[in-house]
Amino acid sequence: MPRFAANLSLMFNENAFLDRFDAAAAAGFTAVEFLFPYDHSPEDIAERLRRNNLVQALFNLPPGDWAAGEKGFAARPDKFEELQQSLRIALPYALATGVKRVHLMAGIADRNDVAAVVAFRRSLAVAAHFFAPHGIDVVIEPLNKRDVAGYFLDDFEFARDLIRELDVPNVKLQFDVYHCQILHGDVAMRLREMMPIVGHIQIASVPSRNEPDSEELNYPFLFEEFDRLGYAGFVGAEYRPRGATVDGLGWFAPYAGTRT
Ligand SMILES: O=C(O)[C@@H](O)C(=O)CO
Ligand SMILES: [Mg+2]
Repeated sequence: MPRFAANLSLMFNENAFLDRFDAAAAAGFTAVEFLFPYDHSPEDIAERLRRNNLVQALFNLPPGDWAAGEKGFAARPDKFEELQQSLRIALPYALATGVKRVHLMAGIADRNDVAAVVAFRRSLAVAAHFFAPHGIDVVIEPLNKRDVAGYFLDDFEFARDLIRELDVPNVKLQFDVYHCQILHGDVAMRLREMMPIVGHIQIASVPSRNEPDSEELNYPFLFEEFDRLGYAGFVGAEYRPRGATVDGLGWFAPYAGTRT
């Protein structure tokens, strides 16, 4: 049975950020993820996890100036120092929360630019080396071009080939089903093929990015497929609720309270 993590950047926005941990636990989630914890102290976040008996499934490394459109630095040869600094900023959060995977964002760069490809490969290797002693995986996530125009990593096969080529055990793929369907389709076949390198899965309806209960994809089939493929990681519910978060949790009812 899939283990779902509530994405607290998108869900439970009726509450202040720290209160979303309590709301997710009250709704039956046993794990959470979010984009960025950096406006709060590691201790405050760890305390919310502890008091709600929640597992931290994932968070992203600092992306730079998000409000100004920055989406990370990994493929930016001109930003290697910021990249290294971002690893140091994230580490205390990783240690305090006990997270086992962090998302390294590629940034806005041209995938046809050899310097960007070289920078991305180097950043990924450096980040993996940095987190390996702590037992933490580094995951990379292709994003669709409609939501994030100009994002370097916009192709699942490119990501797969790079991960295979690097061949570093703690580098994995963040398989966001929503992005995969928009970019390529053929989600189940891609999952089957890429499962050995998948370190995290995320879900949402396509095309609206709402609850995973309608529209283009058949999620009950995909949830069973995750099990058939032996996926033992977390599935991040990374969607924008259509209304109040708790009113849209019908899809989650059979899984509430699941820990293993
Ligand atoms: O899919 C997404 O948008 C996120 O998982 C993310 O990390 C980048 O915005
Ligand atoms: Mg995602």
